[in-house]
Amino acid sequence: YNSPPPASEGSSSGGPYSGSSSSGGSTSGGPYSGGYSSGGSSSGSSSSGSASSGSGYSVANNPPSKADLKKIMALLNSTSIFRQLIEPCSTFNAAWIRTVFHDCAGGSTLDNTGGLDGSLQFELSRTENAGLAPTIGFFQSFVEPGVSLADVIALGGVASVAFCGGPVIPYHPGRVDATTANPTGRVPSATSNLQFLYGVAGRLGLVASEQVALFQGVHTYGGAHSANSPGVTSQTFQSFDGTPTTYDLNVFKVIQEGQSILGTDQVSYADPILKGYVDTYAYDKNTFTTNFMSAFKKCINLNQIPNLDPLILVPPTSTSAAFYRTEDEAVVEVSRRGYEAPGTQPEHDTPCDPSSTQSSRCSLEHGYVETCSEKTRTWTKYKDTVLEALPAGWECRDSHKGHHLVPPVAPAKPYAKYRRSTDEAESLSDGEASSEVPAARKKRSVDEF
Ligand code: HEM
Repeated sequence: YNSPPPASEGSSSGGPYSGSSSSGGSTSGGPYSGGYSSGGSSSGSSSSGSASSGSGYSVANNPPSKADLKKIMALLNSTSIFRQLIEPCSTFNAAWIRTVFHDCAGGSTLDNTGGLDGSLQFELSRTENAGLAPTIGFFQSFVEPGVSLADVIALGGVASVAFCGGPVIPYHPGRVDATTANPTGRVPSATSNLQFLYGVAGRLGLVASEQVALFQGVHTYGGAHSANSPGVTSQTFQSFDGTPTTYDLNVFKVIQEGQSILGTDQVSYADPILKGYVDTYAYDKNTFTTNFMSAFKKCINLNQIPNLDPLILVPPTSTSAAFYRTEDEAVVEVSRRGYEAPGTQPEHDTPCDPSSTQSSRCSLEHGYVETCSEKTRTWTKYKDTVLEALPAGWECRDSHKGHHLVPPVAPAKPYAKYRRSTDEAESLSDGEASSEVPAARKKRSVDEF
């Protein structure tokens, strides 16, 4: 298990972390005044927006504005250094995934303190956080109004997992940064005993199956560095298994063989309950992945649920672009963001910007459109007489320039698959969304906001 890739997670001078942020500098839009649902289909339907964790995301206290979402999305652009560092999978991915845990592990569901809240920036001098300062420094360069450090850390983790062959973990932006450090004594070390590990899992809200999937399974990535963990390894870098940039089950086999370099793996494997999960995951990737995803989600969302936006940012695959979707799998164009407020008008996305290139937009009420009033700087609704005069089936669609009318979908013809149907975006499953959507369509969803 000793293959030694470069140990560095960013040299202090001249390394990739010296690059600057590629995200745009637009100003943050204000938070919406009211709650809204995550419905985002371009036909104007809405959905509940509740998260699969069972905790509702439908009302966010601090929802990112459309501009904020675009800034977060920009981190995953192929030209962004943020993405270039973690795709293809490298030692950066492991460092970023570790960073997620060292921020969230300071939190507790028991007293609702801490969580993935960026507090790690105030905790870098703690022994357990050795080696994390360059990563946090790099992440801080992306923080701007509307983009919290916590959101950047969480995105770094989720994207790193995805780009290293792991699952796509639902990522909701909107985290609020802490202004002080989380309590001390909450992050486990390689020599923590079983009782402490169960305690950490309890604070994070993990059950035993999730505890093993996260505390043991995540070490499918990366390894230990003598500079950070002299008590664990004397080598510059020693991977936890033979495949430190691959999402696989080897780490469980290492534990079964008693070869893990982490004492916590040994004590966990001596516990009959935790042992059972190690033995299961060692051959059952689906069960491991299910529990890994739910545990990782608990970590990145810990004590942030009310702040999280209902929309899920889906990392890109290969050369495709990132996109947003809702819990019910509908692909969302962020250009319509703020347009899905429950009820009718007018709290969504106000005030509007009269100088924007988007001169008009469709109304939630069929047959109506809206323009941005120069005087009040709000959207004003009026009946669309053109739409009214057209035969049934015509729809109003938004673009970055304004609304336009789309004829009824033609019956299937040989070339039909190349045309954009009126509801093409609404019916994608997770797998389809990540791998089978034509590149042109995905690109469009990004270009149009
Ligand atoms: C019982 C709980 C855990 C213990 C005792 C533990 C301990 C450690 C130690 C000692 C290292 C070596 C760090 C270094 O020398 O650079 C490490 C690396 C790592 N840890 Fe953990 N960890 C735990 C849980 C987690 C969790 C929950 C995550 C992620 C959600 C995580 C992600 C990682 C990753 C990806 C690395 C590799 C870092 C790299 O290669 O740069 N760990 N862990």
